[in-house]
Amino acid sequence: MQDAQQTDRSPHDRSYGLSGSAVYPETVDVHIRQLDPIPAPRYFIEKLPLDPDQIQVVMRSRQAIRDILHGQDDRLLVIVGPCSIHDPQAAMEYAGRLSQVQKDLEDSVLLVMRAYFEKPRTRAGWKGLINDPDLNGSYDICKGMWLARKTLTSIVALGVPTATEWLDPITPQYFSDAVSWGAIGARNTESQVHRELASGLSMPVGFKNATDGNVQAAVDSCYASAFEHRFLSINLDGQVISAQTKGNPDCHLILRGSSQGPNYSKSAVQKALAELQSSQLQEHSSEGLLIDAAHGNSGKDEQVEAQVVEELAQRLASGEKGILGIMMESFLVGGKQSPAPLEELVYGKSITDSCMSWETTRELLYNLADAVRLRRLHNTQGE
Ligand SMILES: O=C[C@H](O)[C@H](O)COP(=O)(O)O
Ligand SMILES: C=C(OP(=O)(O)O)C(=O)O
Repeated sequence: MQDAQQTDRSPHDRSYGLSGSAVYPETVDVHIRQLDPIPAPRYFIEKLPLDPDQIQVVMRSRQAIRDILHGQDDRLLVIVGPCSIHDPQAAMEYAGRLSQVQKDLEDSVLLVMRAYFEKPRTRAGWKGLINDPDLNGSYDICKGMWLARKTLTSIVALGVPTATEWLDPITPQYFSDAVSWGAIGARNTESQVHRELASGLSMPVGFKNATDGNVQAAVDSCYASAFEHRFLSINLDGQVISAQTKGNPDCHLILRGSSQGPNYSKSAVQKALAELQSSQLQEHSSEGLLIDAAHGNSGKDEQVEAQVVEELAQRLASGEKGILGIMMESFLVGGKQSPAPLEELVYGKSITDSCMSWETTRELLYNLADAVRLRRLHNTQGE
């Protein structure tokens, strides 16, 4: 980090590294207060590399997720963990607990830990560990990026695969090598920039329905991201590049409810599956969809969220098809608290959306695993 900070330039340097007298005119930066360079992605990757074992964890879990999405693996994908990570130590404790449960339930669920470092806000609020790691408005993005990569690689070192929301299109260059599953959130599901990004990402990517309940926007995203794109980006050295992607065949839909209410009912799932089927995605399409039990499906209430997961478990147990995975927001302690400097916070409790407690989560994970075993029985009996 020392090295990283030494590369900072004066905030008033308007030459942008241009040679000679080339200086940007006064028509720009009208609303810019300060521009602080941070090291390019390669610096972070070289300082915090993945070792061969960690690479295997990422590669194997990405393939297992693909297999679930394409009907080659009948386990349930469960994306579970805090709404956001604000305290790497608590996140590591959570990851340790998850890895124990994964060992028990390996035959029926694939657990992938939510490791969310960027939060899209409806209006205003703390925007995540990368943006403000000290939780005090000092916005040390360089430190935040370092902590995010360090936390991710440490979680992977425990053998736990990670999931994150891709919010800023530059961020993936800093740590996508350590991520097994990505989401494009409800607020960005119709964004061309995010569809282009997803088309080049190396992991399966889920698109959430929009905050107003529009499912078609996310279906269109799965379609658009399956094709190749060319767009502006940066490379590992931070140079601006014209990127050419191949298209991502593993994009899928996530039903997360909306301002109109929940959309996890059997009929909502059937309707969404029909939309997916008519989207001409047959070639790449997944065998179903994921349901986010939090957000609009629970009204951000962790007790309702637990009931939603229970209901989904019952439906899986009765043989319902099309639900490939479930997302749950959960942390060590249930509920949520207002953001504040770390020493003032309750350890292991969310500072964004309400999360289910570890005890509730653990019980639900075992219930989901039982439900998947029963679903398996239904499927073999139906053959
Ligand atoms: O998942 C987290 C939140 O739902 C999302 O960031 C929006 O939060 P907000 O509506 O509190 O801004
Ligand atoms: C912000 C999130 O979800 P959504 O995009 O559904 O609001 C999230 O999962 O953290």
